[in-house]
Amino acid sequence: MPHVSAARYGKDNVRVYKTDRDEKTGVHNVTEMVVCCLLEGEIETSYTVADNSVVVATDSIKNTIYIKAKEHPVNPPELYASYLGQHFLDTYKHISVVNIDITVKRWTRMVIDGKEHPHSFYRDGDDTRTVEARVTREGIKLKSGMAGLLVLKSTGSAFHGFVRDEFTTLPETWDRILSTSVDASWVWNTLPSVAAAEKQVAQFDKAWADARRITMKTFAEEDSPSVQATMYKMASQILDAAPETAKVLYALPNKHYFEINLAWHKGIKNTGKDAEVYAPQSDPNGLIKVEVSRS
Ligand SMILES: O=c1[nH]c(=O)c2[nH]c(=O)[nH]c2[nH]1
Repeated sequence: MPHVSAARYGKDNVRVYKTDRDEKTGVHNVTEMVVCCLLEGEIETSYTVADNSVVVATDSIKNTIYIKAKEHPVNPPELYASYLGQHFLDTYKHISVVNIDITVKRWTRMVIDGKEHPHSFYRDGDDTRTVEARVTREGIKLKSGMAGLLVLKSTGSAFHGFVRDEFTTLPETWDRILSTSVDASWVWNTLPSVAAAEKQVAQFDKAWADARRITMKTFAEEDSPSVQATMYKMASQILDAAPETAKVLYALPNKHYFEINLAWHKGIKNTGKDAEVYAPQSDPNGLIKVEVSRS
């Protein structure tokens, strides 16, 4: 007989928005996120013998996402994920794992005539803040991150000394364009409880701000010898900045900008040190990943 060796189910792409109002000052804070919540546990019979008595409907899971967003703070997302996961464990004995993915979109406060506006915001970038939570009765495993931060530097990047064999056509370069879309994440030491997550609220926000700052500062200021070396530097600094984390992961596509030889037109010089007009490539791209752990 075949058996169910792994299963999880729930609601994906649940879009949630929340306004937090400070009644005294009239200042609003807004949060928009997309939530995925998948349950694991003693649910095999729902697959093998159509036993729906073990199924919390995905529609109810969606409703729970809304209700928990009303009852609790949704910031930081690590804490909201902990509340949401714990709810299912507290409510259903047969549920043993709650997997929650959260993607938070940017709504940045407008500055009008030099003053922060109390309730108006704009989308200043497509990068997101992310959380992956695995909530169990043994503890809460959290991976926080940032995704889709598109960056480019027009110099200060080189790539030479790599393997040359019969398949190599790429010339060595001491000055190239470097562009990537940053996906970075950091894995927290397992938390024993929601109360422990509540205590760590400031660290969650600080780690995200530090990771974004470290990523941009290193990208901008370093003379990059390769994507590999640059991402290792970034990851090491995040480990230093966030002592409660165990490892940091980066995944960086290398978005290529090709030089164009325009010599066919009146001998125009547009390569090497004369390169100004380039052809951005959408594909293929390099893809370079690393996981850096604390020694
Ligand atoms: O920084 C880089 N790392 C590579 O591994 C690589 N490979 C390549 O073709 N270009 C680059 N650039």
